[in-house]
Amino acid sequence: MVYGSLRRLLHALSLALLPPRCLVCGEAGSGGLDLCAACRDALPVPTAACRRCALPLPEAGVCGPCQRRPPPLDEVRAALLYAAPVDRLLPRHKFHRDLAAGRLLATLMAAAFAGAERPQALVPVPLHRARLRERGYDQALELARPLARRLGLPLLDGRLHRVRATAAQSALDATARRTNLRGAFAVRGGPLPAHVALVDDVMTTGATLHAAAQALRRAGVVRVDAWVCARVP
Ligand SMILES: O=P(O)(O)OC[C@H]1O[C@H](OP(=O)(O)OP(=O)(O)O)[C@H](O)[C@@H]1O
Repeated sequence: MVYGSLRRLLHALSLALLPPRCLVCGEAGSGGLDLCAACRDALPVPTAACRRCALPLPEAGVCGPCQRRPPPLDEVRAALLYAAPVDRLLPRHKFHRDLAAGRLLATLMAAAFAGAERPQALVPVPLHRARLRERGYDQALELARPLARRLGLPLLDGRLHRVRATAAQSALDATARRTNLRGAFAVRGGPLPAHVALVDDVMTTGATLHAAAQALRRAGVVRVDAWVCARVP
């Protein structure tokens, strides 16, 4: 309670000292966000999408490929599509440690997922410890932490591990992405809740999330969803 009041006070102070500024166009921010109303309205928000892979569809449902070959994810939600300006904000957060961009993206994720069926816990997709050392922070965890706090969900950090140092997916084609991630994750520790949602920054082919979901299922998780900041259409 004291901690909550202190956090609110610090937040009010930081707003007074550093008024929000749009990270996209530099105009004054709106609604306490580092985003102006015009840029918020222009965000690439998915309308209808496949329930199992979040690929945009003309109307909500399950896409052909997911019907033919059901993925290991029960439901995938994407807050945004990976298009301008999200394709600049996410790399700023991931590669340049832009904390304001991370905060903004986590806030947009919380708003987008507030109405989703609630999992019992959020599980961030982990980096391998070598990549974590190199980068200095874990971008999925940096999104998942404020998201869990805003939605009042437990965060299971440190239970899912990347046991192989995989090459960056961004440098590979779709087939190589699947091979790259095969067996890359393992779960450590005791029982996990029956229903969790993985959290990652981007979903492109889904190979990363699928490998992580398979590891969670092997560990006894019954339902695995994924909540990503952006889906590459
Ligand atoms: O859906 P997919 O095709 O698997 O691609 C998405 C993954 O690729 C990116 O990470 P990447 O492995 O490039 O980099 P990182 O390990 O440095 O975070 C991204 O952060 C996702 O985790």
